[in-house]
Amino acid sequence: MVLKLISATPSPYARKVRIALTEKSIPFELVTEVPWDKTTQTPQYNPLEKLPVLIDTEAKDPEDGSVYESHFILDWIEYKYRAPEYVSLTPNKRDGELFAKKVQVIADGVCDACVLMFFEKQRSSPSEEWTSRQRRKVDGGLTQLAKWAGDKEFLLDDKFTMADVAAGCVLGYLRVRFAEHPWQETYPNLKRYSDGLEARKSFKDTVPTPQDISDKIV
Ligand SMILES: N[C@@H](CCC(=O)N[C@@H](CS(=O)(=O)O)C(=O)NCC(=O)O)C(=O)O
Repeated sequence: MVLKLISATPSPYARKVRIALTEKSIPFELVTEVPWDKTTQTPQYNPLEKLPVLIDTEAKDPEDGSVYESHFILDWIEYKYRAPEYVSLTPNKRDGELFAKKVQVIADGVCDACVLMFFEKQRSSPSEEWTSRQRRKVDGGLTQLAKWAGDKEFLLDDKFTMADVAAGCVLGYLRVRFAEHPWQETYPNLKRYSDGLEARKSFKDTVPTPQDISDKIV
């Protein structure tokens, strides 16, 4: 299978996929774009017009070959590229698999709230009520992640799993997109956990960077 990933430089969701593919040593072509610009190719592969999209370029039907929604992409990768040929990002125990998915719910939900705040700020008169509601979701999610992290290196089984991919990506996103958020002071254990993940090659190779959006979005 020859894989192509449509990604964007700041995307925490796309970073999850880039990290998973790198950790499992799965080769892929990286295509970087701005999904809100009229030049985007994302809608050709995802009817929801969202990246990341992982594409099997050898699939007969482009629809069959397109995988979208980051948590599903990670499941798809784990299903298609199994141990022992490939490093497993799945927890060892069944209930651990469900916990890893719950961590992704929180991590992706915090990312979603951050994205909503980011776009609210672009509006001519941003809603303070809406922004503070999203900010509550970010803080609630971070409190939960800090509880789960404790003083551990990894969230599960003393092994790096997709739970760490998701949690690491939302924390890395906050560092770039919401540098003013005091989560590293509020939760020193979460900072230690995040620093540990950022030291991995897969994280070093995928540090998020801002993108220039040329088209008006809101
Ligand atoms: N739940 C989706 C969210 C993906 C998402 O929101 N992607 C953004 C880009 S980024 O925020 O990740 O940088 C997008 O393509 N937005 C385009 C759109 O919403 O039309 C996932 O996990 O893949």
